[in-house]
Amino acid sequence: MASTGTTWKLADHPKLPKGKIIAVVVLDGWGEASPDQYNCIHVADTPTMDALKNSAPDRWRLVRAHGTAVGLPTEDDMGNSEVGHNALGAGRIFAQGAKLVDVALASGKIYEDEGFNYIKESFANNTLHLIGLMSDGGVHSRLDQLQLLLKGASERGAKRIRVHVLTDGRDVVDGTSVGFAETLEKDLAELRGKGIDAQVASGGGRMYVTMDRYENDWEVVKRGWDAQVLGEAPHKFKNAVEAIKKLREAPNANDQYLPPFVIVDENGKPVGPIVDGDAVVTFNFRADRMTMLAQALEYEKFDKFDRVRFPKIRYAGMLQYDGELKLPKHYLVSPPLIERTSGEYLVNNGIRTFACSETVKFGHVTFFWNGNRSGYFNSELEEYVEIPSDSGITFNVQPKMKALEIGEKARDAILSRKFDQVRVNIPNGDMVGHTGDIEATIVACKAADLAVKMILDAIKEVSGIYVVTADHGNAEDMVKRNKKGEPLVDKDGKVQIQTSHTLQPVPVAIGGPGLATGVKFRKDVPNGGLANVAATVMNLHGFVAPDDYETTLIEVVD
Ligand SMILES: O=C(O)[C@H](O)COP(=O)(O)O
Ligand SMILES: [Mn+2]
Ligand SMILES: [Mn+2]
Repeated sequence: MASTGTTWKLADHPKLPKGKIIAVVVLDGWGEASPDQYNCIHVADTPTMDALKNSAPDRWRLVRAHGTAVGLPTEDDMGNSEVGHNALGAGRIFAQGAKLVDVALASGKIYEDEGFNYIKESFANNTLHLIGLMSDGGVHSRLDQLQLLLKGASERGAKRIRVHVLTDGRDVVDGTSVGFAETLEKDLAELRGKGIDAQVASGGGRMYVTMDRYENDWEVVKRGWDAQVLGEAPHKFKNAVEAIKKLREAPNANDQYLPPFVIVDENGKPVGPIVDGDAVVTFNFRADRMTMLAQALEYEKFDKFDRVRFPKIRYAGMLQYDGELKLPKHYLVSPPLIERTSGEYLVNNGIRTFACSETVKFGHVTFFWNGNRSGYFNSELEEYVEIPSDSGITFNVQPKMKALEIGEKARDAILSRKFDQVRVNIPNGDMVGHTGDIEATIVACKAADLAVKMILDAIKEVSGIYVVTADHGNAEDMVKRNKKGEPLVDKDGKVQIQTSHTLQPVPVAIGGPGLATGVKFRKDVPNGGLANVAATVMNLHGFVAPDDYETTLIEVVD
């Protein structure tokens, strides 16, 4: 792989010892914001995290977790798990998918590269299908990128285009999918005006249709397959706007969980099943929620569900989603090459590593942490444990999720003394925060805090060190706000719930009996971000980070 030729040996830290057991805890979706009733972390009973903040001012600080600090195009881009864990694990800031696609579209290079030329072969006689998240959240995809791709493909010979939309409501406010569909339908109508046969062909809510991750529930992908490929779904409509409006009328309906639908013609026939000879692009740039569909579209041998029909297509991802598996083989934009991650360095320096989360976040502390790479660097020194997540429910129903099980696994790994680093992701603040259910998110934050306590207690027993941080905000702010920071209300006077991540900074806390007395946070890295954490952790393991890593957050005063 890309890392060959690297000198893996890390220099010894001049002042910090080796041999301490270090817990690295990532609270997913746990930012810092002003205390009010919509800050679930503030409202929840979180004595452990409160103590970290209040009892050791030199060992608690905030770092940036959004925008350019994590390789996103602008400071208006909220953080997310992919870019957050990439930065935490890699110790450097890489231009991320969102940015790379922007650049490739702006320069036109996207149309010159292998991926586009590969799918283009189908344009003359077949259909181009575009499948992905219809949103301007910028986490998995962006509508403006889809619009540019539609324009670019049609200008370069695509005569028949079908878009398979997934509605969001998770990275953007619930209900906004109607507006996105209106924009898209208008663009498609314009293309039709130019003689291009362009339509939406199917759709469904992202969490119920297609965008599962880490193989938590293949049924989700199957529902999408049936609509997108087979043209079969329980609901049939004439266009996407009508579909989404109608389906949202059902009690408790929301964008994230809309049922699958297909668009049919005047004879009731689906307008866009995927058939032999067609080209397909999955236009999400982010990997975790696209790899399952990518497997279904690409793998000849496949046993996750009955595909019924496996069309011979030309398939390309917006990016290659898994560099190790080379999945998919064809892609429009090269993914960021994130090599020489801290995990790989530390393992090569003998650090025995344990990583754990539940299914819905498992790849975050493994795949994303290791630079979008699946598998072990050295299976003798590493153990990754996945605790099965609940499936088929929304997480406000079980807001404690598997936090305690993760805490127990981490505790046992720490107490076993078999590992030098025990790394976990505790999902609750994020996964429950995304439901927009404030009561449940408060319960979630308390559960996460309890899991942290279990881990810190174990660290105490082995005289170890802890680093507690987060990947981006979510649970600390559950409402949309105006520029003055006041909650926005809708036309019925109800506060506008925010299901998405935030732009808030996140905490980093260090401590534990194994932490040398003179260690404290430096004052000269005021703009530190998540990427500064890797060098910090390397120092605590007794090593100096490589020169090109973002600087450490700590100093050792005598
Ligand atoms: O995929 C998701 O669940 C959201 O779009 C982003 O959440 P995450 O970045 O915390 O996974
Ligand atoms: Mn996250
Ligand atoms: Mn999230």
